[in-house]
Amino acid sequence: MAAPAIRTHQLTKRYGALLALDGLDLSVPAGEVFGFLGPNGAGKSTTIRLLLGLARPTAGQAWIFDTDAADVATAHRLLAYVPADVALWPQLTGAETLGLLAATGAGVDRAYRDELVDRFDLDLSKPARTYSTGNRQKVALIAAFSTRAPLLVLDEPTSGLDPLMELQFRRAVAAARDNGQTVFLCSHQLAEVEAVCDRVAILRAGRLVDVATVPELRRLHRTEVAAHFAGPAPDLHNLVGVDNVTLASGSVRFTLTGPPAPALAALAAADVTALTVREPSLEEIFLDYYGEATR
Ligand SMILES: Nc1ncnc2c1ncn2[C@@H]1O[C@H](COP(=O)(O)OP(=O)(O)OP(=O)(O)O)[C@@H](O)[C@H]1O
Repeated sequence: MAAPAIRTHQLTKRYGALLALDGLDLSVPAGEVFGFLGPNGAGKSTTIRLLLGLARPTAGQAWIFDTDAADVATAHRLLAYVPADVALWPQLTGAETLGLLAATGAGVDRAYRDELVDRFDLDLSKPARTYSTGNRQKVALIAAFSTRAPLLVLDEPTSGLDPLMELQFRRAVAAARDNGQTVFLCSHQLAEVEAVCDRVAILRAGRLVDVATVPELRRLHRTEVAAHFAGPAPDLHNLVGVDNVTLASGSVRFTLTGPPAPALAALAAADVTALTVREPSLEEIFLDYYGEATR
C-alpha cells in the first residue's frame, strides 16, 4: 500500500512547562483532503511546524511520504506550504515572486498557474509591498496549487480572502484532489472545511480529540434560538432536535439541530414578539461539545 502523505507517531512538543502537542498519532492517506481544526492555542501551528521541520519534536516522529520530516531537504521536495501569514519579498512584483517560487519548488504547471492568476484576479505587475493581506495569500496559494508537489500544507489560507475568492479556493482544492494531490488544511472555518474536506481531525489543548468524516462533523452543528412571547409559554419539550430549553417569564431559549419546523409550530402558538436565531462560532461549538472533559 502507498505510504500515507502524513504520518505522525506520538508527536510531542513541549515549550518549557507547556505541552503544546501531546502524543499526536495521525495518518493522512495520499489523495485525501484532510481538515485540521481546533480552537486558538490547540497546537495546530505547532503540528505544522513539526511537519515542515521548522521545529524539532520533544518526542515522537513525523513522516512525509516515508521521509522523516526532519530531513527537510528531501521532505520539502514533496510538499508546498502556504503559511497563515504570508511574507513576500517586498521589492519583487507578483510575477517575479511566482517565477522565483516556481524555480525553487517541486515543478510548476505554468498553464494552470496562469489560469489561477486569472481566476484569483491577481495583478502580477505590482510590487509585493503594495499587496494587501489577501493578495499576498493569493500569491502563495497560486504558487502552491500550481506545483506538482504531492502534498499541499495550507495553514489558515483563506483568512484574508473575500467570499468570491473563497469559492475559487474551494475549486482549486477540488482540482488538487482530482490530480491525486493530498491537501492538509488547517482552518477555523467550519463551512470551508465541510465544503472541501473528506475527513477532519479535531485538536484541543494539544490532544487529538476526534477524527471524523464531514457528515459526522455535521452533528456538531446547532442553531441557538431566543424568542420573546406575549401568549402562553410554548411547549418545546420532547420535540426532535430541540435541546437545552430555558424558559423565563415571557422568553425562551433553546438549541436546534435538524429541521426547524416542529419548533416553529410550537412557537407559533405562543404569539412570538421577537425572535433571534444565531449560528455559534466554531470556537463556541468546540468549547461546548468537547468541554472540560477533554482537557
Ligand atoms: N515558540 C513558542 N514558545 C512558547 N510557547 C509556544 C510557542 N509556540 C506556540 N506556543 C504555545 O503552544 C500552544 C499551541 O500553539 P499553536 O500556535 O500551535 O496553536 P494553534 O492551534 O495554531 O492556535 P491558533 O489557532 O491561535 O493559531 C499555545 O499555548 C502557544 O501559546
